[in-house]
Amino acid sequence: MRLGLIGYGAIARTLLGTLAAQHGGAPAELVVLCRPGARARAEAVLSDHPALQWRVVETCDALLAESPDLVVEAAGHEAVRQHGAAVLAAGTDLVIASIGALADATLHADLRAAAERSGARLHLPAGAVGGIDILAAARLGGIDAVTYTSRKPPAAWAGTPAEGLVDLATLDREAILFEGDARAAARTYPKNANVAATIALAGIGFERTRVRLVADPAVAGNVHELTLRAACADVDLRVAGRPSPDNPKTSLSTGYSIARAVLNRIAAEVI
Ligand SMILES: NC(=O)C1=CN([C@@H]2O[C@H](COP(=O)(O)OP(=O)(O)OC[C@H]3O[C@@H](n4cnc5c(N)ncnc54)[C@H](OP(=O)(O)O)[C@@H]3O)[C@@H](O)[C@H]2O)C=CC1
Ligand SMILES: O=C([O-])CC(=O)C(=O)O
Repeated sequence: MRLGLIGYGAIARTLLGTLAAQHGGAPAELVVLCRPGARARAEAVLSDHPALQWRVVETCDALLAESPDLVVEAAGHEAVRQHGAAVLAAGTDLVIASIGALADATLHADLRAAAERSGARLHLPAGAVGGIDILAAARLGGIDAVTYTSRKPPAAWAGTPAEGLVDLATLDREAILFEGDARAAARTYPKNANVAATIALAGIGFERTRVRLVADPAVAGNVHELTLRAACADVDLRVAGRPSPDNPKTSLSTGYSIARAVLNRIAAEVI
């Protein structure tokens, strides 16, 4: 398998480490797309993994010229906007981490149309949260309500609109930064509320999914709480994710979720 990878940050590092640790069953080759001019930064990250056979490209055309079997986006909403439709239009399956980008209904429709035309598939992995399997299954039998609360330490909200709401440096009790629907959450907090979009798409959609985003100095990691009220089951799920060592906004499990999506493409048995 030849894997295309967009981005080389926290999620990509976990993915690369996981692939490098496989004995067989990992993609044989890796082509990494960085932003123009960022080649040296990308190569510095990739050089930590001499077990992998990789090369770096700076344009999406160059990535697609390598005929990857699968492309993973782990770069941000803008990267989905820039490259998503081209990858799918080329007939290449795409796994995206930045699922919140699909809160832009036009972009979402464009990606779906590109996939439908070429026969490629857009894969939306669970990412940092759990419970997506029962949520998506429950949708088939009818869902009454879905709520999602994301609770992260104040530092995880640095560089977001939260800075205009509270003083993150001195916060000594929880502060609700956002309450509303999943579309507004994903658009307002593109680096912190991708899970809100994933839950919306698996369940009852962006408008009906209620979201709360909380800065909480009492939590050590990124806590995801999902409640589902459905005809087939009620679910109350709490995931206490450890933050990635490379990015406190990102739960460490996200990279493993992406790695699972990649490895499942190769495995004879899929779980
Ligand atoms: N689904 C989920 O559960 C989660 C999803 N996410 C999503 O994943 C994204 C990545 O997360 P994370 O790895 O922690 O972020 P990082 O900031 O650690 O890394 C982002 C990487 O992408 C690169 N990059 C940014 N824009 C582009 C671009 N247009 N083309 C190519 N490379 C680009 C950056 O490199 P440089 O800046 O040097 O160009 C950097 O290497 C987040 O922005 C978020 O949207 C995050 C957490 C959970
Ligand atoms: O990794 C996390 O904890 C979740 C996250 O940032 C997101 O949903 O964008």
